[in-house]
Amino acid sequence: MADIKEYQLFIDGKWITSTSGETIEVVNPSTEEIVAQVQKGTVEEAQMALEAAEIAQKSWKKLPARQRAEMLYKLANEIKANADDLAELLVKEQGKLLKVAKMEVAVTASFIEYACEGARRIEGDIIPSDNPNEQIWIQKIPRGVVVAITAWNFPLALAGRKLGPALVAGNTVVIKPTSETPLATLELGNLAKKAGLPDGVLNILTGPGRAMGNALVENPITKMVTMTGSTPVGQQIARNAAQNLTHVQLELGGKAPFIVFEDADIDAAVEAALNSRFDNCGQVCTCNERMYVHERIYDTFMEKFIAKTKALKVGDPMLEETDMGPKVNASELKHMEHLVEVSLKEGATLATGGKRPEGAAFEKGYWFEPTVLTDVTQDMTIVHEESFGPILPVLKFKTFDEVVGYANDCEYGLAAMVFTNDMNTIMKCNDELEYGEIYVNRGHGEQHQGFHNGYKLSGSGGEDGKYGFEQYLEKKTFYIRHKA
Ligand SMILES: NC(=O)C1=CN([C@@H]2O[C@H](COP(=O)(O)OP(=O)(O)OC[C@H]3O[C@@H](n4cnc5c(N)ncnc54)[C@H](OP(=O)(O)O)[C@@H]3O)[C@@H](O)[C@H]2O)C=CC1
Ligand SMILES: O=C(O)[C@@H](O)[C@@H]1OC[C@H](O)[C@H]1O
Repeated sequence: MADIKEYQLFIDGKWITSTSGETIEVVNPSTEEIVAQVQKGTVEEAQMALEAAEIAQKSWKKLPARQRAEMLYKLANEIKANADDLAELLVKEQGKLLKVAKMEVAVTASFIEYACEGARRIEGDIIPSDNPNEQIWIQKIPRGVVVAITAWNFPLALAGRKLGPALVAGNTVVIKPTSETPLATLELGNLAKKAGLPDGVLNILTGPGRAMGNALVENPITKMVTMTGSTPVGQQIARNAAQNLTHVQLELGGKAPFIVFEDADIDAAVEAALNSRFDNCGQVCTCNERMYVHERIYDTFMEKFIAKTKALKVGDPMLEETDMGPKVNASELKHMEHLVEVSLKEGATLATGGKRPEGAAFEKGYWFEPTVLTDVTQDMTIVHEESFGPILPVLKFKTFDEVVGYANDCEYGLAAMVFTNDMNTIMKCNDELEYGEIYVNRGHGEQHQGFHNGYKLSGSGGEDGKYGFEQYLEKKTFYIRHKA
């Protein structure tokens, strides 16, 4: 077995081994081989990291934002300079395609660079008072120590998405990556040192979400928690943060509807529907989780869509020709098998896929075929429960009101995708779809300057863009009176 690297905790600019004496194994989803071990950090080490961040923040916040940004630009450059190694780590720990991993590394750097552009836009207000000889100043100031908790699907990009704005705004950060895919995120410790970030500005801890996560969230040193992950965990974090009224920003689950109206460009819709479902093995929060096709174009659309789904190549994520890798772990794979079983019991028809692929290449690893379910009805489990994997239920619809009703019949409200060329339909979708992010005539995929914002159980606060940056700032108001 190849030598297994043991990673350490990154606290106050130093790599340390946990006093727990225990480690967590990181498994390659394509082979089920152990690729590394990370520290099972303790509650005491969470306290150490928070204290280091608190001390470092006192001087970090006093630096001009431009100087902070200069260091983060260097971090982004270090990420780009190590793109190949980081991408290979992402493939090993998450099973994503190498070409997608390379994009994730580039996106991580660009998240940080986008935040740096905001260094000279931390603007406050000067407001005339109702009182004579008086002004009102509203100043934007950093919150303090930010805890960032990330999911396993884009671990490095999610880290960059959070540490970029947090640090440019003058906060310091303690990141706890998911235990599933912590490796690329841990490498940021070495790159931060190379970029010249002062000790304690960025800290990286690994450890079980519940114990380590709770310790970080409940600590009064923590002034903000930004988390990406599942809705149940996000709700737990919100409850735990409430005891100190800590500011919380949550990016959680989704169940995006993909609506194809009668006048849609069918070929464009087929391509977008395919990519928006099977990208990253369906493990993207904005994925096409359920598709509604107008009855008049259903047969034509589905003939094209199913043919393209069957043509997708599942296999070694390192190979250029591969279209889809494995699910991230065994329990996620079991969840796929469960959802298909329940769907068939409830009356759905399996149009393609539905099981582990056959062949020697798939005996080890968490593989699942791209799956399409038809004869689906709105009341079925698969229409409401997030799959976060390569399973797509498809339904027909007749009218606008019917499909908008179906789309909004959901406890989530993150993303929706709509294909139509009718401006009136587009405007009505904009008005009536209860989703924070709506993609019209294109598949999913946020941009940094937008606003990634989940309604309902998809989150709270939002991320990216100028509104996401604002989350990392507190406001301080001065009433200044002078002699007449
Ligand atoms: N809206 C969005 O932008 C996105 C949403 N997601 C959602 O994330 C989910 C998949 O990611 P997954 O990692 O499984 O999500 P989880 O919610 O299981 O875990 C997310 C993070 O929370 C940590 N955690 C677990 N329990 C606690 C706790 N009590 N307190 C603090 N932290 C805790 C986990 O640590 P550990 O792993 O060590 O337990 C992990 O780092 C899906 O529902 C998907 O929809 C994913 C990406 C983007
Ligand atoms: O978190 C997700 O699943 C998406 O927001 C994804 O994460 C980083 C990429 O830029 C987004 O597509």
